[in-house]
Amino acid sequence: MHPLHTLWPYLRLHRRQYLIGLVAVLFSNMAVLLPPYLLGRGIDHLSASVDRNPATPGLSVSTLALYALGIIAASALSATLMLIMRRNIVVASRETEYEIRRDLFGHLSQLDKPYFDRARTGDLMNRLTGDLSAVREMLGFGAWQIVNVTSVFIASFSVMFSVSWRLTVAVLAVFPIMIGLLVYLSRLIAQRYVLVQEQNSAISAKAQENFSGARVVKGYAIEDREISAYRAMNLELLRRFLALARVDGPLQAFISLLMGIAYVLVLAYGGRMILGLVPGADLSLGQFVQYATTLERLAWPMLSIGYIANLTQRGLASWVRLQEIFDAHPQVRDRPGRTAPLQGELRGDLSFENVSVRFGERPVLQGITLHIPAGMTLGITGPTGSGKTVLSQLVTRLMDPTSGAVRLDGRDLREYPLAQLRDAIAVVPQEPFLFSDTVANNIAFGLNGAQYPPIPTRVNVRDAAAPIADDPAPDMDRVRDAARLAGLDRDIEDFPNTYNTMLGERGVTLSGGQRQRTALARAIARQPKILILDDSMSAVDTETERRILTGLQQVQQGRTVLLIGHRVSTLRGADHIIVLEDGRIIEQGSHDELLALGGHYADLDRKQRLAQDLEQDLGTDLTTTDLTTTDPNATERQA
Ligand SMILES: Nc1ncnc2c1ncn2[C@@H]1O[C@H](COP(=O)(O)OP(=O)(O)OP(=O)(O)O)[C@@H](O)[C@H]1O
Repeated sequence: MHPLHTLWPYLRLHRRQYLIGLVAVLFSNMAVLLPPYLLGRGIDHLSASVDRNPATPGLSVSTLALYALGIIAASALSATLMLIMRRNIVVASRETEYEIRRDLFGHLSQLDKPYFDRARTGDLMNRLTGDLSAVREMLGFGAWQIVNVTSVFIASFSVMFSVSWRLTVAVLAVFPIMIGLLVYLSRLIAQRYVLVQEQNSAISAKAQENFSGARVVKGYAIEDREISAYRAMNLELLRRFLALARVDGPLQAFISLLMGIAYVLVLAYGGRMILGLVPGADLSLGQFVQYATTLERLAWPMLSIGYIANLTQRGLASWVRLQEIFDAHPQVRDRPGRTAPLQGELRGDLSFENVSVRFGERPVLQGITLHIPAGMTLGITGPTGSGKTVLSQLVTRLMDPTSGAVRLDGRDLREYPLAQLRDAIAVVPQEPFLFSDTVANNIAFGLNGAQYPPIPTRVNVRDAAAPIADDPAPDMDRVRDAARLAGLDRDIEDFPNTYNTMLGERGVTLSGGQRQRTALARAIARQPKILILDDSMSAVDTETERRILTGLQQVQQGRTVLLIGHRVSTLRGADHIIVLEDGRIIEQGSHDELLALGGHYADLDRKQRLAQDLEQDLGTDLTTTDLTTTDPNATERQA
């Protein structure tokens, strides 16, 4: 399918603007042919006056003024039409860019975890910026120029033919060479441009990962290696750019040369006609000037052919790259037609029925059967990689089980609209992400989602409802309450602007524990039916953990909580605890039952007690060490 086919729905939204603009270009190009004609007529009159040729009436001053006025009027008309074109086509292309960007972001936001696991942020950024600009240039300047050049060609050649067909046939002799070259080079340009854009994406991704992972790069003192790798990629980008320049440069130069040859032909052949040396072909001086001036009008469009070909090829190649995003679909999605929330308030009763998950051939969860009644706090532990996070991700439907079913209040999760399901759940992920915003807004991040109506895609910017410009101020009582329950309130009071302190890139940097607690407060503020804490207290000391757990006891009322952790101190208050190993539940029961069982959990408890004793002796916190496993995170936390 041609790429323009998929672009059409966007162009259609502005068909009136594009049409007016393109018609304006057509008429402007006709108007532009009038001045050479009037000039030629004037010159013929002038030469008749000079020669006193009785066949042509002499030129009066008033006729001369009339020609002058005509030239001014035609130029003014052409300029006005060009302005109309700009106001329509340039505006339409900018609006189309807005609409595509809006829809791309909307579509990307709908894509699921597997997509983002595969995609590279730098590449996506490059597509949303560089590729989108290339598409806009094709739709704006490109579309205008295609019509401009075509109409200038048709109009100019018609005039040139009517003035002297012999001269025009001679001039046209150079064209087949030019068209052949154009087709050949355009193909090369398109291929090389795609290579440039791919490298652009790779280099953006490299830079983005280095900035995001600056701590790791510095921590391992591998700046030089990264600089060297970046240099190599940068050099490759340069190489690809130069390869592109090698094919788009000669086109311009060659067309210039052909124009020069055309002028020589006009001068040599046309001059002979004026002198009467070509039998049966007369040309007056005025006609010669009209012809040469019209040909001159062709020079710029001819020169821009290469540029337009380049622009169009780049635009189409970029659109194909954007279309790849539109073509990606989430694996986890609503059942067709199932978007209205199911009736009845959710209670939070979860059950796993013989649930298994595989990634390719690798089983990650195997035959999990488990009932978590509403309001229960379930502790989940087990060695690293045992499937704890995957288990929790099934609840939010970040992925679906390969076999078996997860039920909420007796209904398969897949029956709920995703929005309703996720609205009832809040997750504190293992690696919390904070936005460059105030502490208060970071905590209130999960609130107010419902007031934003979904924007229909592929609608004209003028027809779509205006976006809500300002976020309403966060409900500060709720924010403070959540911060207190997450054990973050005292830290916030110490920040320079308390709750209005900016975080992240534009503000203060939080410690690992503060980040975790901010994410925890964000989840608590949402007051969800199901709360999932994925190793959310791994970066806090035991004293802070105790404060958080006390706060959580208040939060837990009436909620189902999945509490993933490596520390017995985190898990001991849970109503029920499961121990996972290689994707299977190997032990389950209450804290006391599991201790009495004397298995993995009891072993974990014994080792952590030992660590606690050591800690007291050494004065350091070793309780985060998961001694039963080779948890690399634990070592990192220690570091
Ligand atoms: N998207 C994915 N694609 C392929 N494999 C995955 C994916 N997500 C997780 N896994 C694999 O599934 C297994 C379980 O991962 P999971 O994150 O659930 O472990 P975990 O028990 O939470 O570990 P930790 O205690 O280190 O957080 C791991 O071996 C992991 O490599």
